Amino acid sequence: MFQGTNLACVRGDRKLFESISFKLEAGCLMQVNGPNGSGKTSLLRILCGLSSPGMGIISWNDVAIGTLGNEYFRELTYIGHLSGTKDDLTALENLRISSALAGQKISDKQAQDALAYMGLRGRESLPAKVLSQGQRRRVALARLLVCKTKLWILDEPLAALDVGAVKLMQALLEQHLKQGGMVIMTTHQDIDVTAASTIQLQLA
Ligand SMILES: Nc1ncnc2c1ncn2[C@@H]1O[C@H](COP(=O)(O)OP(=O)(O)OP(=O)(O)O)[C@@H](O)[C@H]1O
Repeated sequence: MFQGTNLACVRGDRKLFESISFKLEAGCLMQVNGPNGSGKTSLLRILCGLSSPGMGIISWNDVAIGTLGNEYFRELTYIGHLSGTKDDLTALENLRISSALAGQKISDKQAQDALAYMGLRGRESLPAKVLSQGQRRRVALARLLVCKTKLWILDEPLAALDVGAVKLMQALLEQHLKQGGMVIMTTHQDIDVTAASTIQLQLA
């Protein structure tokens, strides 16, 4: 179980949010909604342990994530709103290296298969800088096909994707949830993903 209790966040002289609490069980999706600047990315980064909440506790299976350290990070895949692809590396290298940095080494074949699923067959050897925005996003998201983590935290995963890629992503999220995974995501789009339960978290 992934749980946030009474979370608050201040950035600069602004209180972004306070009194945020949720409980996420296996198979659950939490959509974080709110206008630009309401603190969605700030919340996701806090949930990943990349920054600290001004107040509150985040726990994984009833243990605070700060206490768990790497044990928590091994359960987590975070894909931020910037795709994070490196311009001079090929799509294949980007996927292999980002996976390795996240602690999972994958073969060329695994990377090729994941990129093909994301509609990038034939683009594997191109440097990321010549790919379109949507294709770069697909490269970043291909990591979800090869990671074995339970908790996915995704910031605007559908941004820049075309209709076909949005459908692929929705199917991938649904499969992960069916297998007992958990997803926390922001999106400004309507999504169609079936989950054991869905929490809508609204930031002001
Ligand atoms: N380190 C910081 N210092 C000062 N202000 C910050 C800092 N980090 C974030 N902010 C501010 O906090 C607010 C919330 O930012 P955040 O990126 O979390 O919003 P968001 O809801 O994800 O927005 P969007 O929908 O535009 O992506 C913004 O006004 C941002 O400028």
